[in-house]
Parts: sequence; C-alpha cells; structure tokens
Amino acid sequence: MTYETIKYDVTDAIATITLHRPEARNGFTAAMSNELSDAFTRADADDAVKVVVFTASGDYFCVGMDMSVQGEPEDMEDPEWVEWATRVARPMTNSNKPIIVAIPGAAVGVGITMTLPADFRLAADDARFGFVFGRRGLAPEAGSLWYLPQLVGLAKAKEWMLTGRLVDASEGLSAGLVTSLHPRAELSEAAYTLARELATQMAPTSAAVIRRGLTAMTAHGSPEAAFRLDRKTIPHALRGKDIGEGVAAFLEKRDPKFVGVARTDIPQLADWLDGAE
Ligand SMILES: C/C=C/C(=O)SCCNC(=O)CCNC(=O)[C@H](O)C(C)(C)COP(=O)(O)OP(=O)(O)OC[C@H]1O[C@@H](n2cnc3c(N)ncnc32)[C@H](O)[C@@H]1OP(=O)(O)O
Repeated sequence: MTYETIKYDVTDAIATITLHRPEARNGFTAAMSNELSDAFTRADADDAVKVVVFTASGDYFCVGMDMSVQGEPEDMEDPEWVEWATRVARPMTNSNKPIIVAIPGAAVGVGITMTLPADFRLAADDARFGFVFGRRGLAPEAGSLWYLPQLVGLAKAKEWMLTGRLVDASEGLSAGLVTSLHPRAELSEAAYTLARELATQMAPTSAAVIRRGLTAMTAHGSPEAAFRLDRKTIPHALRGKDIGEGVAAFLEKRDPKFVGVARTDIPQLADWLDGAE
C-alpha cells in the first residue's frame, strides 16, 4: 500500500510509523485509518522489526477526526466510519512487538484513544490530551471504554470522558496515562533510547508473551487462567532459542544476541490467549 497520510520506516530493528499531515495538525481521516492499520500489520509481520515507535510530524500529535474534511456519514452503520479507529487499535492490541508512542503535542479524540493499546506513551511536557467525544456528540472509539479505565482507573476515566476537558501533561503523567514527560526537543531521543533498549535487551518471544498476555489476563483473566497460561508459555520459553543466550549473556557480562521471532516461534500464542478465559 502507498502511504499518503503517514510515513513508514524500518531502521536497526525499529519500525517508525509517523502521522504525516502536519499542515492539518495530523487530523485523522479514513485514509489515515486504512494506512495505520496496514502499517501496524506490516510491522508485526516483518521479522526484522523488534519494536515499533509511533509518532507524528509537527507540533501536534493528532487533533482527532479532521472535522474540516470528514463530514457526517450518510449511513451511520457504514463500517468505514464505525470501524475506523478499531482498524488501528486491533492490530496494535494484537502486536507481538512492543509499541512506544512519542507524543509531541496535543492528542485529542481518536488522536489519544488510538494510542491506548500501546505499551508506553512518552509525551512532550507541554502536551495536552482530550477525551472530547461528548462535546462533539460522538461516542468514544478505539476500545477506549475498556482501555482508559485500565490505565487511569474508573473514576478518572469517567471524569475525563464526561467533562471532555483538556488534560495537561503533568496530570496525564500522575494519572498513569503517560509513561514519562520530556522537553519537546528531547522527546524523540528518549523514545529511541527506550526502543533500542527493548530491541537489544528483550527476547522477542518474551516481549510478545508479556505484552499480549498482560492485556488478555487483564481483560478476561483470573489467577487460575494465568496459571494455565504459564503452563503453556514457560515450557515454550525453556525450549526456545533465546533462553540459553539470555542466561549466557548475563553470566558472561555481555549484551545478548537474541534470534527468536515471536510470530513464527509461537504461532499458537493467539490460541493460548483466546483459550485462557
Ligand atoms: C471518531 C473520532 C472522533 C474524534 O476524534 S472527536 C474529536 C475531534 N477533535 C476535536 O474536537 C479537537 C478540536 N480541537 C481542539 O480542541 C484544539 O484545537 C486543540 C486542543 C487540539 C489544540 O488547541 P490549540 O493549539 O489552541 O489550537 P486551536 O487554535 O484550537 O486550533 C488551531 C487550528 O486547528 C483547527 N483544528 C483543531 N482541531 C481540528 C480538527 N479536529 N479538525 C479540523 N480542524 C481542527 C482549528 O479550527 C484552528 O483552525 P484555524 O487556525 O483556522 O482557526
């Protein structure tokens, strides 16, 4: 697929997906929805990719739906509309690779909800966030009715979504929405420092089990379900390509050279997670 609203790059095992409509403050469109869906799916399928960085060109991350081009749909059941945030959030949720979001400025509406399935949200210290759907007569999307209370608690999620007020960066940090804050000029380096650490220090199969397992267990797990999942994943890890390397690297006081590939080494992971309820 040719991308017109985003950029996609892979360098040194890190895929970077960049919202690229800076003239429109990266306003979200149907084309952007399709392109992001394709890019996250592509990064997951590429065995050369170990980590994904999701960021944006310009001073805004994304001002949400581009209200200047995205009019009212003729058919409110049209999946082009109903599914447009899900198309992004689902491949992010199912990704075998950790996802780091670097948020340089305002992230509002779908501009913030589509980041919630990611694993880390690093933000500029003057960024703002807004769950403004009620103010526009819309309903929350991207699975945010589930994700937001998981991240910040039910009381805060209700307050943010019911008022639709803008939340500043420090409140986002203290509530748990944001992982860390950085001066805007240092945000990109902070994101790539973290990405390089994950790409070099984490066994890919371990990362996939951890990010997907935590989400699945939080969504529909229990201690017994987690014990059952452990019984699948631990023997698998012990038979895997990287356990010897991880232990040897520790004992030899050197960086590991992990060769595992989650997608092909544990193709049954999705079935294990589905069966974990
Ligand atoms: C299914 C999906 C649903 C959703 O995503 S619903 C959410 C839709 N998005 C919004 O409602 C956000 C509306 N925008 C804002 O609240 C603010 O903006 C911001 C907090 C994002 C940024 O504030 P500041 O930096 O003070 O900029 P500014 O002066 O308000 O806006 C600058 C220019 O950007 C235009 N703009 C902002 N957001 C959008 C948008 N989402 N779609 C189209 N245009 C937008 C404005 O109108 C204005 O334009 P001009 O300079 O010509 O006056």
